[in-house]
Amino acid sequence: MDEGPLKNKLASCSEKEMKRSDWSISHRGGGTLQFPEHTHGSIMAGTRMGAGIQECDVTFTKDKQLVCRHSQCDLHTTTNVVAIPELNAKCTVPFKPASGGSKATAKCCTSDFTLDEIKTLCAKMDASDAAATTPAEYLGGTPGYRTDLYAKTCNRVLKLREYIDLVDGLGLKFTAELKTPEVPMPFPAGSDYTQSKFAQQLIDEFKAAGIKPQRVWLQSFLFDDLLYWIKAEPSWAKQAVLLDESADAAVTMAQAVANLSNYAQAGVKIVAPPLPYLVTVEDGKIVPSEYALTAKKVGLKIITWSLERSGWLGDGSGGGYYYSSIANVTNNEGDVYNLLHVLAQDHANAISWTFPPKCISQTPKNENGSRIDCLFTSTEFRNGHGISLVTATITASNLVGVEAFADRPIPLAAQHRDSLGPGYEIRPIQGKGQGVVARRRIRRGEIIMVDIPAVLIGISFLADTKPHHRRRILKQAINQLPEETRHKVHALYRSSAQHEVDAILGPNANTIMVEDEVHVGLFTKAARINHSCRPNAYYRFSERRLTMEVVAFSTIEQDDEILMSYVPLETPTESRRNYLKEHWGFDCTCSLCRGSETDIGDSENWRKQIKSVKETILDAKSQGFFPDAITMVHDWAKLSEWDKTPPFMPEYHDLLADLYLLNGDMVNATRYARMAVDGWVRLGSVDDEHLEKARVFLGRVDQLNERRK
Ligand SMILES: C[S@@+](CC[C@H](N)C(=O)[O-])C[C@H]1O[C@@H](n2cnc3c(N)ncnc32)[C@H](O)[C@@H]1O
Repeated sequence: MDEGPLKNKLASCSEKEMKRSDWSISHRGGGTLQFPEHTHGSIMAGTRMGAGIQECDVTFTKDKQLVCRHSQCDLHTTTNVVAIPELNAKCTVPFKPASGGSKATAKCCTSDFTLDEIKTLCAKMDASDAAATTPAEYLGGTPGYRTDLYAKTCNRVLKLREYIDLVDGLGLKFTAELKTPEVPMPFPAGSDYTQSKFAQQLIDEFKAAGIKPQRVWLQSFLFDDLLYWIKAEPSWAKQAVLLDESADAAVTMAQAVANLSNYAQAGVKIVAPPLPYLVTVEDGKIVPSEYALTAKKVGLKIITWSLERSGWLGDGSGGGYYYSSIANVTNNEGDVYNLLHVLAQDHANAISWTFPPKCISQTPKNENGSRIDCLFTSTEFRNGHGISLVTATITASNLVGVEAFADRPIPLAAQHRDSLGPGYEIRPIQGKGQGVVARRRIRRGEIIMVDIPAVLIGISFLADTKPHHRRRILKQAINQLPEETRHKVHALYRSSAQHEVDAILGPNANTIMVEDEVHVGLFTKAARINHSCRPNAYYRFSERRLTMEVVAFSTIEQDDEILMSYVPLETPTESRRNYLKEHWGFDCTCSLCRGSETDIGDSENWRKQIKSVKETILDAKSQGFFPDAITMVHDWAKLSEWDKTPPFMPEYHDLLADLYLLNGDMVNATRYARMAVDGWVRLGSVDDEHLEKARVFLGRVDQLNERRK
């Protein structure tokens, strides 16, 4: 990849775990560079790589069962069908060897076989050898940048329903393409299996599996299929996708662009052109094309395809079809990221900010080059609560990419919690101003409060901007919020500083990590929680949902004050006292600041031990000392129980499950993986990413158990 800020930024992430995102849609199951497509293996590989949405291309068998195949007639290149003589004989065109200069041929369609017959096939990498003189040779031809390694065991072709159950079990979303039939419809001629029956059958299978339309993106290249769904199944058509490759052959690009407004008027919401339709080159740079700009103008959302399909980009080919509109700036493998970056940047504008972003360019300080910080305000955020972000454009773009701004239905356990009403109230507390008090008994590990930021500010902006400039932008950030939220922010003002914004943010903001940068967030409810050195609560922050959740360390009785520690628990007493005085403006009076020397000494000692055990666990894990790490995890739990700051249970069970698996102890790995899934389900966090990860992990453990039987 060419040297530059993008390469530096990407390199800084190279060792990180993949994060699941709806911005990443698996193609043909996901792991298709290595795994036979549309199989259990490729879906699991796509899931591990972070796909939030999984694809099944849907076609039908001779007995009208729906199966996942990239095209109706690709069985000869994606399975071993030609090597099974009695099935090869049933192909539309049975295998014919290469001879006398003519290539080997075959054409085998799903509609040539019953589902039972298809289920006897083994999927393979999509390839064939045109010079083959035997069926076995014809199965070869996999390009060198892919591998047949995972096609050595038999992966079965998936039924649509099997795909639905698998993806549902993983907690992911679906995209199902109604593959344009390669046989005349109705099939067979004269029957009642028409194109609209096929289009309806696809939806019916999702309905039968109990899947909600919001989790499914239907796709088709046929405008008529979209029109059918819009009329017959409007709730499923809301996010149906019209695939568009018309400018490849049918019409000119100008006509394809002109057609976009017709689609929008007909009720289509999303178009999906291939990558080259969306970008062009201006002054040597990749920029959005006329097609992309027009689609946005007429209100269409865009999904595109397919990032993983090209061969080498650096072999002089300019990247082939998918890079055809940017071929003159495509010459190495890293250009895939340059293309993706342009699409991602464009994405930041996909959300309609309530005010035009106000940007401040920072001077370049390090090898990451210059960054632009902007003030972005959305008054729509979370049902009109609103948010002002003051951060780098790339951070805003990435947050949009992971749908942090999208309103999603809250998980069932959270709905149950909400139905009980808030477990706390805000009231005056002697000597502390306001505080948060339990209205009922709160269980250990329960989420007490869910809060979202009114203002979120990147630390670089705070560090690099001149004070008067910084205050002006932050004042504007607050003023642009909806009235109710603005009032809540102003209510946090205490005349402890000369400037109003400083007096609001200084004693009320929390630090959180967003996109690997420290940010300062103003949470108007959580800002009412007072400090204790022996807290009964702590917070966790979800970047993906931009939400803070305050969790109970221990059982909290009705009328007890809810308290968090403003400093890391292991901070020595002297530093804690000074920090609270200097930064928060109060004298620490809690038992660990004012208690007896022995009490303070004991506690400091424990907390130091807890910190050191936690660090040693990570060290032991990274060096492969798994039994030691397991022993220390149990020690850590005991020590923190004594300190009344027990580990967060689902996370603790995740860690143990992982360590036991690494140590080859399947019984305990399974036990803790189950406990982790149960724990995450019961917690009812608004961010279900951990739950999904725990489910994927349990799925992997179950699969390993199955193989060992
Ligand atoms: C995040 S606010 C907490 C809510 C605040 N009490 C209020 O009235 O909005 C932090 C401020 O609360 C006060 N505070 C928090 N914990 C305290 C404690 N343990 N003792 C005395 N004052 C405290 C300090 O004035 C501190 O700057």
